[in-house]
Amino acid sequence: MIVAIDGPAASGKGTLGKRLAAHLRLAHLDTGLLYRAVAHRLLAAGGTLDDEAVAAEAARNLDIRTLDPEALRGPGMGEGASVIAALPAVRAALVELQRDFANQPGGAVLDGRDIGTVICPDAHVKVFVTASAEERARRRHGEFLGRGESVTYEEVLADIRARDARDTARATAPLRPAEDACLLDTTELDIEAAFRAALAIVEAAGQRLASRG
Ligand SMILES: Nc1ncnc2c1ncn2[C@@H]1O[C@H](COP(=O)(O)OP(=O)(O)OP(=O)(O)O)[C@@H](O)[C@H]1O
Ligand SMILES: Nc1ccn([C@@H]2O[C@H](COP(=O)(O)O)[C@@H](O)[C@H]2O)c(=O)n1
Repeated sequence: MIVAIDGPAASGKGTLGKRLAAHLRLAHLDTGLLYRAVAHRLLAAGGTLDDEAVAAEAARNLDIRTLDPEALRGPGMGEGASVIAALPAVRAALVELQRDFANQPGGAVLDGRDIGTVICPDAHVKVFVTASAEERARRRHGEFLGRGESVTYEEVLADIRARDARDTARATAPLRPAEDACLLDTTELDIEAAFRAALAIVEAAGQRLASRG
């Protein structure tokens, strides 16, 4: 089974993706890490984020086995990732890698912005996770404080709003729910309740699949 989870920054996609994958015994890919890794590589080499050919080359050379979530999840890298994610050549360079991951035997859970619309349009189940920008900022700010990062709630909210705007407005693979996605608003749900709601969506899709034979 292929499970596609999309949604805006800090909506809880990764948390749900990881838990669903563990529950269903499927592999999980947080595709945001791919874009973060490209931005990180360019900046670490002293480069800029606006050279599409150089960024696409960095994307082609990514090895998902070497992604380091701890290093890539700090404040700042999300913004850089969303800048290079708007470059069509970068997105094109990452399509095959993501589809290969999704099509592994048994299936997989992938979370990102365009999984249900572009990467896996035939996914067996698609969930579009949302929450208010203020609630997402509250959660992400708490996460950063827990990691010892020095950043204000206002800065986190501004980053989330800027990324939402860029990710939704870009011409290539903009953030939007697939037509056949189930919407899951977690603003009022804690992690456990959100997981149970997402699992119910996945199980209903599994039953539909089974009844079709
Ligand atoms: N329903 C929830 N209630 C409270 N906190 C949550 C909920 N879901 C996720 N969180 C917390 O919110 C933060 C963001 O969640 P997560 O990293 O899963 O979001 P994301 O959508 O994958 O983010 P990104 O877009 O940056 O990859 C984490 O600290 C996570 O523990
Ligand atoms: N499928 C995806 C995944 C991510 N992006 C871009 O990367 C940025 C960082 O992603 P996080 O999920 O780690 O927050 C995000 O803001 C997007 O611009 C993407 O375009 N497609």
